[in-house]
Amino acid sequence: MGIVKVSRLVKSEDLNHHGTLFAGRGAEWFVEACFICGAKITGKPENIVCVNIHGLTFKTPGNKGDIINLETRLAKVGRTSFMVYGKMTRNNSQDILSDGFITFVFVDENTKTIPHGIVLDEPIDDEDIQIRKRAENLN
Ligand SMILES: CCCCCCCCCCCCCCCC(=O)SCCNC(=O)CCNC(=O)[C@H](O)C(C)(C)COP(=O)(O)OP(=O)(O)OC[C@H]1O[C@@H](n2cnc3c(N)ncnc32)[C@H](O)[C@@H]1OP(=O)(O)O
Repeated sequence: MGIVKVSRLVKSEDLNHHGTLFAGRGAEWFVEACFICGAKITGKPENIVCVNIHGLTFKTPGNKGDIINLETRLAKVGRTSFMVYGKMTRNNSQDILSDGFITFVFVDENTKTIPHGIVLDEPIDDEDIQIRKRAENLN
């Protein structure tokens, strides 16, 4: 499956009272990006619900005019649940502004959990290995 990338531009309406990227907006972009990753993996966006946002951490502020790059990838799979890792960087830098994990659950039209059938491929790089270790240590 690999990495799913989306970008957003920080605009005036995305700022907080400090004039930096509002955490709520960053969290919204984070959830949306991880959801897109899950939707692409399963091909069934209508069956995915979010149950847990794990340790979303803001390490560095974003500023007006920054292009925020969100990179997401599958980190762990269960029977009906799967976990996506997401990280935010800005512009052409690799420094992480924010990162975290989201657990999604696959459900039917009555919100009953159902198996998703997703298989975790071999890690694609060293970062994948580290992310999967972090995912295993979350609850
Ligand atoms: C037509 C196209 C539409 C497109 C659309 C576009 C929309 C573009 C907007 C984009 C934005 C994003 C969209 C996000 C999608 C939402 O916004 S979803 C809305 C927010 N979420 C919810 O409302 C979910 C509410 N929760 C629930 O209904 C129930 O918790 C659930 C999901 C049915 C699960 O019920 P449950 O009794 O906990 O189930 P249970 O069998 O115990 O556990 C199921 C699995 O979940 C795991 N689990 C349960 N709780 C947790 C937890 N707290 N932490 C971790 N794992 C857990 C279990 O370990 C188990 O895993 P497996 O071993 O099966 O892998």
